[in-house]
This record gives sequence, C-alpha cells and structure tokens, in this order.
Amino acid sequence: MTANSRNGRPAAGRPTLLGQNQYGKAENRVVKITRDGDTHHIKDLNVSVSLSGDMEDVHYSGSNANCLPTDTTKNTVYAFAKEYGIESAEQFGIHLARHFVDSQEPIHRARIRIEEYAWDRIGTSDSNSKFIGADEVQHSFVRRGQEVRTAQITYDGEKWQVFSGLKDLTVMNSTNSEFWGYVKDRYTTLKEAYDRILATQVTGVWRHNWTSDDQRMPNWERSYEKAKQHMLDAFVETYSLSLQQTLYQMGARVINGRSEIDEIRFSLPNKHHFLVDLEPFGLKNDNEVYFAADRPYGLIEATILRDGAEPQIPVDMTNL
Ligand SMILES: O=c1[nH]c(=O)c2[nH]c(=O)[nH]c2[nH]1
Repeated sequence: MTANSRNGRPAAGRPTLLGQNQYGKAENRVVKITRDGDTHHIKDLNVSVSLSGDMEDVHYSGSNANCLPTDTTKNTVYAFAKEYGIESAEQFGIHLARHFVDSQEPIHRARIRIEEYAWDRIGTSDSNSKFIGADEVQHSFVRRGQEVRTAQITYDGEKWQVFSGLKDLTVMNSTNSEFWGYVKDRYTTLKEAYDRILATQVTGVWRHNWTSDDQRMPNWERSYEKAKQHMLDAFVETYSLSLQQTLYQMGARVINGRSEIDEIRFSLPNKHHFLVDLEPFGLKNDNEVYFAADRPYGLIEATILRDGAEPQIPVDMTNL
C-alpha cells in the first residue's frame, strides 16, 4: 500500500511522499509581570513554537501517537513563564527548545521564534505624584516606539478649524485597575476584577479654540507635548474602576490644563490581558502570567468638552 492509498483506495497518479514538515502553536502572546514591591517589571513576548521529528504517521495515516498537541506547546510557554521566569528572549527560547526535544522522543528539532515588545516607564510631569519611585512611575508603562501625531486643518476663507491628535500611543498600568459591580444578565460570565492590568492604545483628537487670524495663535508644538503629557499623567494617576473612567479623566485633564483646547475625543481599545490558569500544571498564578489577547477587544469611545463648548469632532475621526 502506498502512503496515500488510505482506505485501500489506490493512489491516483504517481505515489507521493511527505517532505519537510513542522508544526506547533504560533504567536503565543505572553506577558509576565514581576512585582518587586511596588515596582513592577514587564516582559512582553510573542512566542512561536515549531517542532519536527517522526511525524510521518500523523500525516500519512492520521495516527497521533507521536503528536504532542499544539495546545500543549502553548500551555508550556505560559507554564515556563511562571516556572523559569523570562530573563531574556534567548534564555526563555533555550529552555523551551531543550524541553521539547529532551522530553519527547519523536521530536528531534524545536525552533522557537520570539518577538519582544519593549515597554518604558512613563515619565510624569507631576513631581508630587504618589506613584513615582526614584523619579520613575512604578507600574505605568508606555510601549516603546513613537506615537503617530495627526492634524486636520480646515479653512473656509473666514474661519479656521484645527484638530490635533495622536494614535498608536500604547500604555499599560500593571495595577490600580478594577472592574466590578457591572450589570449581569444570563449571558454574563466575566469575573469581577479587583486588580487587573489596564492597557490601551490611545487614539485621540482634540480641537483648538483658535478659529480666526485675529486671535493669538497657539504654539502648536508645545500644545501637543503638553496635551500628551496631561493624558499620560491622568492615565498614571487615575485609580481606575473602568476604562471609561480613565478615558474621562484623561480628557478632563487636557481640557482643564490647556485653555486653547475645548474638545477632545478618544477611541480606546481595552487591550485585554487574561490571567492564565496554571492550576492544571500545579502552578499558582499570582497575577504574574497573562495572555495578551489581540481580539476581540472592548472599544471605549467618548468626547469630553469644555462646559458650554459645541461638539465638532466627528464621531468617526477616531476609529479610522
Ligand atoms: O473598563 C472596562 N469597561 C467595560 O465596559 C468593560 N466590559 C468588560 O467586559 N470589561 C470592561 N472593562
């Protein structure tokens, strides 16, 4: 019987052979928070496992006797984050690759690919902030890489409308976020959270009240930097009971701190980080190892206005 004549059916045409093959779970998003007292450290990795070895049967006959499930390779990534920690991508990859090859006879080769996303501590302009330890915020992070600054200018020969904004400003608080006391109906399964990660990728658009050449023009560069810093300060300092509350605080801080801005609109995806259940592996997950889900995500959007100001920022400007 040739390899592809399963069920006794003769192979059509020429016999075929299995060539190079590999398998595993790709893109395991693991976030490890190490809590050193009030100072937290993040490791944020995207880990792809690819195994190869004696895998003829699983392809030819469907026998899974040599096949370690890809689901197990995923679990191993999360369990190892707890058991060995994540010192570096290389160290973590070496542990994993050695484990798969040494513990599973049919597996002869393991390839672990890792992307690491760097986070910096958020600097705050508020030197009295109670969250600053040694000049740095202890549990608030911004993902490395510059945000994209945006602007839209409209002129009808008489009046100006100037919107400024930003997108792709990704921030995280590794504590000081809760979510509970919400409506529960027969479809609600979400567990109340009393200490969760709060992370979002900020898109914001704000409107300047400079509308005519007769007015003094704002210093646009300075205005942008200050508005951004107000948002970050509010993100850091708000003890959050919901992303909605944090959003409002961010907007209110900009409006209160910048007299040239009358309106600001945010679109904030709730970048969910789910605690991984490590109990089946005999491990306790003490708010350390998270699965960073990319979709679906909550999407929280709102405009904050100076009292008496007319809303002018289109609803769809922040979710392009
Ligand atoms: O901050 C949050 N706001 C919500 O409206 C919501 N809904 C949800 O499931 N989780 C969260 N978190």
